[in-house]
Amino acid sequence: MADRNISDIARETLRQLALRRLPPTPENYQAIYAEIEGGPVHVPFPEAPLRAILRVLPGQTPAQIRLLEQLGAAINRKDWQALQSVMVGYANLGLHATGPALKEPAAEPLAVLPEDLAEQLARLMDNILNTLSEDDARVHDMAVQLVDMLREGAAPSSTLVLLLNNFTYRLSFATEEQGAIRLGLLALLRLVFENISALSPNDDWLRGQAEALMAAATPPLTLRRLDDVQRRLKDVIYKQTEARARSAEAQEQMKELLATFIERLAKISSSSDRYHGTMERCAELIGRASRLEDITPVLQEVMSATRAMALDSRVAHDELEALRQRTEEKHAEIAKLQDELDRASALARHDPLTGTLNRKGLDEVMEREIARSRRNGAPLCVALLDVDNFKSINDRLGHDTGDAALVHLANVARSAMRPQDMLARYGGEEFVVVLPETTQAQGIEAMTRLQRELTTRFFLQNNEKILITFSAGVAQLGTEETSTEALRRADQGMYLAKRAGKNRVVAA
Ligand SMILES: Nc1nc2c(ncn2[C@@H]2O[C@H](COP(=O)(O)OP(=O)(O)OP(=O)(O)O)[C@@H](O)[C@H]2O)c(=O)[nH]1
Repeated sequence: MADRNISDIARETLRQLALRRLPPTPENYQAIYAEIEGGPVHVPFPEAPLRAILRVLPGQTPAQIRLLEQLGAAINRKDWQALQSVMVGYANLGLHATGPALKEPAAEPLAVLPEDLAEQLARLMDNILNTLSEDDARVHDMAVQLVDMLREGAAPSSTLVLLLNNFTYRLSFATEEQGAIRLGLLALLRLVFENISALSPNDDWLRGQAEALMAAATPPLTLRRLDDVQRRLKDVIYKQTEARARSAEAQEQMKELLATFIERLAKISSSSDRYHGTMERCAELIGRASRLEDITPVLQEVMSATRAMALDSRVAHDELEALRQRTEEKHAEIAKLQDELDRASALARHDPLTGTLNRKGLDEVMEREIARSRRNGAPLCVALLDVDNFKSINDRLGHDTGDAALVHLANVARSAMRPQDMLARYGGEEFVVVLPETTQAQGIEAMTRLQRELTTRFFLQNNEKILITFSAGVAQLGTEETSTEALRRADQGMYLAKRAGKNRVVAA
């Protein structure tokens, strides 16, 4: 380089600046010039980037403020040594801090807790453990871990403070939820017991009620689930009470009509012993009958006997005809009430809002499909999906729109599914899809297809297009796995899908 003249070096310096895309500052020019000339390389002091760092470093506690002032002075002096010691000091601040509540200057933390204090805390935790249900496994595990650490006496107090802090935070949610669950359960039981005596004792019905109650009381309990069952039971109980009362009344009236009928017929003619005999037998049968089916054939017999008697009185004939008509009306009314009763019973398996299966219906389907899949050796998949950000739909557009969004989702899902797939409402905005003869990969594909379908079939509300998305977990049933276990896995998958940013499907 020594044989180059100054203008060559200057030209090459400018070329290198452009090539390396460096800003043409005096420092950069000087450094590259020295490099080309072959003299000592001068690295410019990075004042601007260091000042940018200084601006963003937090300066809240007195110690942080003091160190930031020292950092500013070191940059002014371009003093690398001073910079290094300030940075080390700043990094050490974090090592002693145990949480945002700790104030500077930090008190010297205790290395380990005094033994008696640790034992008292461990006992307190033992008591909490006894009152905690094991539903929230995370809180339970945290408590067990803390008790062990307190009794071992080796853990640093700073670690214990951190763990206690986390535990108390989670515990506050767990206890709040447990209290609410207890209240929900009690309300549910009261509802069943209050109504049980009002209803006529029917075995099928009682069994249905008991099943619903057992389903509701099966862990894992969630408030949403209790709320759902309570709403459904109220509906069924109300409809059944009403229908049964009206049905009993109609049957009673019909019996009275028939008794009058017989009485009149007996009066019309006393000439035939055979006729009397028939009437007496019919009257006795009707008196004993408790069901409509038992009364109808008797009525027919009475009618034909009456016809055979060739009624001679026109008045009596009209009277009997009127009675027959009223009897038929009652018959029709009872059939209608029976129909209502059947529909009320169907509610025990279906969700009234979306018409999908409810938890009880899902349990029955799962039992059937698991047995079938094991018999045929065919794969069986369950997908659990939860609508994303549903609370904000409710909050922004109202609860009725939220309900309509659920109905829309159920309709789209039904139309996108194969005929053998089954859809159930699992909780508030949670649905389960049961996919027979489906592997996990195919299940994921089916859920992804449903997601695509929802992006093309918008939910329209007052001309506003609302995009409904969901997060889902898909589990294929293991050879020995129960329905509850598979659904729990799918639930975990759904939770991971939420954690990963929602609107996605995760294999569980
Ligand atoms: N309209 C309506 N809302 C319901 C029903 N059941 C539950 N919800 C509401 O659904 C909302 C669920 O809210 P979150 O559990 O916070 O869930 P989210 O807002 O969907 O949030 P992510 O699940 O995290 O995406 C709550 O506000 C419930 O009140 C229902 O039958 N109809």
